Amino acid sequence: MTDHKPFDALNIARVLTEALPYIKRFSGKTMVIKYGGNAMSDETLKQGFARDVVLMKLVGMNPVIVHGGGPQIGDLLARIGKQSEFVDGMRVTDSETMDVVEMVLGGLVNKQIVNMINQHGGSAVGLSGKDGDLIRARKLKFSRQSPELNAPEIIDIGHVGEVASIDTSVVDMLIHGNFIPVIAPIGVGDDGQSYNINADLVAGKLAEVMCAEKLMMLTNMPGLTDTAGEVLTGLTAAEVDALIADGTIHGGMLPKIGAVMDAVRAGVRSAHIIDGRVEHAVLLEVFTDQGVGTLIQAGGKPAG
Ligand SMILES: Nc1ncnc2c1ncn2[C@@H]1O[C@H](COP(=O)(O)OP(=O)(O)O)[C@@H](O)[C@H]1O
Ligand SMILES: CC(=O)N[C@@H](CCC(=O)OP(=O)(O)O)C(=O)O
Repeated sequence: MTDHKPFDALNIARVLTEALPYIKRFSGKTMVIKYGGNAMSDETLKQGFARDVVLMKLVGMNPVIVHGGGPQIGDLLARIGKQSEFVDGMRVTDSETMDVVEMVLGGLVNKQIVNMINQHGGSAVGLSGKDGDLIRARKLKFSRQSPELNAPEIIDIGHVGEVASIDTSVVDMLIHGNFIPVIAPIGVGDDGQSYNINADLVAGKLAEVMCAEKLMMLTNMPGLTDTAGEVLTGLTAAEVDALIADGTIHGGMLPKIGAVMDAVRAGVRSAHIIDGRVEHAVLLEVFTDQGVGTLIQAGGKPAG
């Protein structure tokens, strides 16, 4: 017999009652979760994440994981004596770096996540964008404001791609077979070349193409923050543009917020930038009234 104290039992009952409407509402819905490399920092957190994903699947939702691994790529590059270089959150990727990206994302990180989910009772299958022709890429024409010219300039950052198209056949098949797809953000060009795509861009586009109910971006910040560190939420597109223009949003947050805005404009019901350093952040977002982190919806209104 379990010996919960009456207080604990009540608390547990309250938590389950609060979760019930969300389980009903989201059953059968696709939830795209971007698992950022910075959120994979701690073993307990990683195990908690895997458990959350398995629970979502067990109660009838369709979680689809897109993962990053920027810090993990950086570690291996450093071990072979190569320094990481980023421009506006995008890794400058020469041929040697591309090989490392493919090894770390498609090999190490992808299989670690698959293994973690499976250890917790789920059935995960790892894919890169090459499998089943999932992600077609094209070379990113990278434009940034030149401080010298004080005008936009196009610069070459190597084998960095953007999503040209997504064919979800293989992902749909896995979902129907009750598997949890885990996707590494590598695409292939019409020329047969591999492209390194920022995982935020893949997650946003996949959420759009799959008409996802939610796009959740797990990172190492409490959400999108202002210069005082306060979490911002319910922003309009115009407010986001202003935060980019004044530099409040910079670096790795630039591709993230760009992907989120594109996804909600294209019909994803809500997007969330949440703190992967908080234990069970995904569960808190999906199953509680309060949610966590930054919520972005088309029009900027908070969830009703
Ligand atoms: N306004 C902002 N709010 C929160 N984070 C920001 C902001 N502007 C820049 N950042 C940076 O974006 C980073 C998250 O992006 P990134 O490093 O690519 O992480 P991830 O691996 O989760 O994708 C944060 O660590 C933070 O340094
Ligand atoms: C072009 C580009 O920047 N690609 C990323 C892909 C991994 C990624 O997005 O990882 P995080 O989500 O952990 O940042 C990179 O090479 O780091």
